[in-house]
Amino acid sequence: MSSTPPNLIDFLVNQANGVKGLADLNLPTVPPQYIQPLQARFDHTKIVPEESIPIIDFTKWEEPDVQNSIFDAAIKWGFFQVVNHGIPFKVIDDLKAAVHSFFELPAEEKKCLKENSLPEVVRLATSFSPHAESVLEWKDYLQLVYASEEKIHAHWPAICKVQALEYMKHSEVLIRKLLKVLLRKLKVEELDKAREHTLMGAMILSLNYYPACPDPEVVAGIAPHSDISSTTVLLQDDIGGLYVRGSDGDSWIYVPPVEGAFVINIGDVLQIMSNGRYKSIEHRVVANKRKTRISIPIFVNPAPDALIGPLSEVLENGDEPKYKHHLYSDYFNYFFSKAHDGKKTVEFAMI
Ligand SMILES: O=C(O)CCC(=O)C(=O)O
Ligand SMILES: [Fe+2]
Repeated sequence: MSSTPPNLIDFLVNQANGVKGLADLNLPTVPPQYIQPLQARFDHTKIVPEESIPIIDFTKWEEPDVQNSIFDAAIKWGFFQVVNHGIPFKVIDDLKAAVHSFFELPAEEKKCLKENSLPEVVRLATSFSPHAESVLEWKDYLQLVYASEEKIHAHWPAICKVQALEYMKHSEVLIRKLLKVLLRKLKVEELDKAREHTLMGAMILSLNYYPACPDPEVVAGIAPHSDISSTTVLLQDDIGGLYVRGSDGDSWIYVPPVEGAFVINIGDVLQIMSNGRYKSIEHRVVANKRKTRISIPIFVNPAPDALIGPLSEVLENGDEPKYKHHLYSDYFNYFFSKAHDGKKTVEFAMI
């Protein structure tokens, strides 16, 4: 039987095996570096089975009823699912297949990609920020920055480039519509170029891969965190594993996979810009004993040089700002400088 590689970080990171390579060793238990302290493990008794986030039909997205349900969901839950979003099933299925093909590549090829890719366009990683974490997460991911077509063609890996680009082109249309609705409710009528720069100036397509885990109860697929995007558009497969924080701040609500749906969530940026009206809710992923799971979030992020703070339209009626203005790149770098830590990142911007 195989044993844990003696230099685990070298095996995972430098040799680009990732947790996929570790799972392929068929170890009977997880290495100690993955074992979460008791208090951080997922407590299944905290699930509230009768609660669920709303599912919104996006067909008539311009109608007030639909816009109101999006607004209500963004305020109450910070999370909702959308169906009938207009992205063809084939585009979605082709991308999912390409994600599996990418992670099934030999480590040698992934190592080559790591060593030759521009970090501002392509980043292959394992866990979250392994050098900043005391316990590793059971996940590999490939971040593809939605840069210029020239950079995309030169740097995104060939095995998933066409599928990922096609998916992004379709998703961009949906993202603009979602942002328009969310902004309109904050009294911002137009998504002009400046606002696009601030809200969606640097989108990242992340391909997440969670291999089957011999001991899912003791690890985190992703530990509790909130996203640092303006909004996140997530495609999950049919395995399940995503939980969002209940409104009591203690319970967890399961997000069931819904065929053809996207999970949308508000990120810290929109919480800050709306001066706390929209909520960026904590969420986590639980690993699976038997099956490999993939998920594909688009982090709709501001451009690095965008200045983020409460919108003047939101403060018009005399509300006190709860957050100070900051450069998005500072917020981004702060997020990746530490392990996932629930809702703590947003304290960076609090007054
Ligand atoms: O895999 C999922 O369902 C969620 C992924 C997630 O929360 C993230 O990548 O930030
Ligand atoms: Fe997330």
